[in-house]
Amino acid sequence: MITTEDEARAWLRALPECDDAAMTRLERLVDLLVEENQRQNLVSAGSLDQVWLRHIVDSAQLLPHVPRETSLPWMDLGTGAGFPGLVIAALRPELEVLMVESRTRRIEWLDRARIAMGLERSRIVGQRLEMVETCQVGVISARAFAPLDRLLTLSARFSTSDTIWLLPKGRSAQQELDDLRKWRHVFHVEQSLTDPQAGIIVGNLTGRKGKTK
Ligand SMILES: C[S@@+](CC[C@H](N)C(=O)[O-])C[C@H]1O[C@@H](n2cnc3c(N)ncnc32)[C@H](O)[C@@H]1O
Repeated sequence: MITTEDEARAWLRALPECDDAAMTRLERLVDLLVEENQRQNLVSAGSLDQVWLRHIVDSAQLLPHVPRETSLPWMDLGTGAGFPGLVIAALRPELEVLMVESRTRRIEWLDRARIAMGLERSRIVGQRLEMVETCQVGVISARAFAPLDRLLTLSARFSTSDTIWLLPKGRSAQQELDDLRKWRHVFHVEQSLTDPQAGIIVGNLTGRKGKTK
């Protein structure tokens, strides 16, 4: 378990995707987030004391579940403050990361941050997910977006049989999966590295085992 800011940064530096340029992009994100959080309530003020643990690594821990050769777009639902979408894009800048967000001020923030971080391949999709044109993506992520059954109903149309789903669900992960009627068998819960009580729901709609860490 990663528990301190030093451990969080050390864990990141050990990721194969985290070269000096990626670390610079992430540091830029942290600076911008701290500044913007004084203007709009993006994340709880208390969480900024542990921003590397609570937001950066909490997002980056999804990456080891995705094969590095994946080249189809990564779609992040309800990116809000930038998590996990901007972190994934900072670490995999060659990927097209589509960040879906409906609130105007958050859309503006995400696009400012994306540009400042030099993320040319990524895109902010500034509309409600329900209105987004159907396309096929390689990965679907969503942190604190919607209850699992609603999330799956809203976004299954973007999934192929190979699409990897990565859904950080906090403490409710196992319960939400247990409550799910359809598709329950294709997902499993992975332990979060940043919170001993939290889980990440992982899977694809065929139930094939994906990459494990
Ligand atoms: C609780 S926040 C989580 C933000 C971010 N994923 C995080 O973990 O910090 C949920 C975000 O989803 C956005 N959202 C909610 N419903 C949406 C929808 N139907 N389409 C697009 N965005 C939506 C909200 O505007 C909000 O920014």
